[in-house]
Amino acid sequence: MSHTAVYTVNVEFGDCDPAGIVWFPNFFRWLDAASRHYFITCGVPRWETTRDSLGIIGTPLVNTQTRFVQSATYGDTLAIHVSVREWRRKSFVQTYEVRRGEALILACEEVRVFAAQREDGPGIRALPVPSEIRALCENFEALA
Ligand SMILES: CC(C)(COP(=O)(O)OP(=O)(O)OC[C@H]1O[C@@H](n2cnc3c(N)ncnc32)[C@H](O)[C@@H]1OP(=O)(O)O)[C@@H](O)C(=O)NCCC(=O)NCCSC(=O)c1ccc(O)cc1
Repeated sequence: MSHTAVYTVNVEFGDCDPAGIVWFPNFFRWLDAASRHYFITCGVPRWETTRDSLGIIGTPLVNTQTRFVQSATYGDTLAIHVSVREWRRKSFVQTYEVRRGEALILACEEVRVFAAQREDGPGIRALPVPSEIRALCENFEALA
């Protein structure tokens, strides 16, 4: 069974647009925080540490698909349920459901990679999914 982590967000007035609904870039900021939270719950160290041990500086996204189902507003408490649906060679598929109680607010599916700094100039390159990180996540999944 796949491990699901839950990241909680309290929506503030400043997260909303003039209509009082959450402005969409804020959802993407929270999804990114939920993505990192997933790895924290699996025991993956901070990216500064993995940079030194594995050369990995983070998990940039290369594709994203989002369904905005219902709006959210200030005062709402949102629970972001995040898991990894599939491990590929250099990429993985991470899925999210943002819920307010039982109500589905947003569903998102992202493809991310484990990135290293390029040696030959600015920018990044994708590394094969590190077996150490995959094992941490899968062992956690096995216990779920
Ligand atoms: C990530 C890249 C360096 C990868 O390029 P390369 O190193 O040449 O690798 P590849 O082209 O082989 O692609 C690597 C994998 O990604 C997959 N990939 C690449 N593009 C796609 C798309 N669009 N869809 C699905 N899969 C993709 C590809 O299939 C490879 O996976 P496997 O099939 O599993 O092997 C390059 O695509 C790139 O620079 N893209 C732009 C990335 C970017 O700017 N993202 C947004 C900003 S960064 C960010 O938001 C962030 C969030 C969190 C963090 O911790 C760090 C950064």
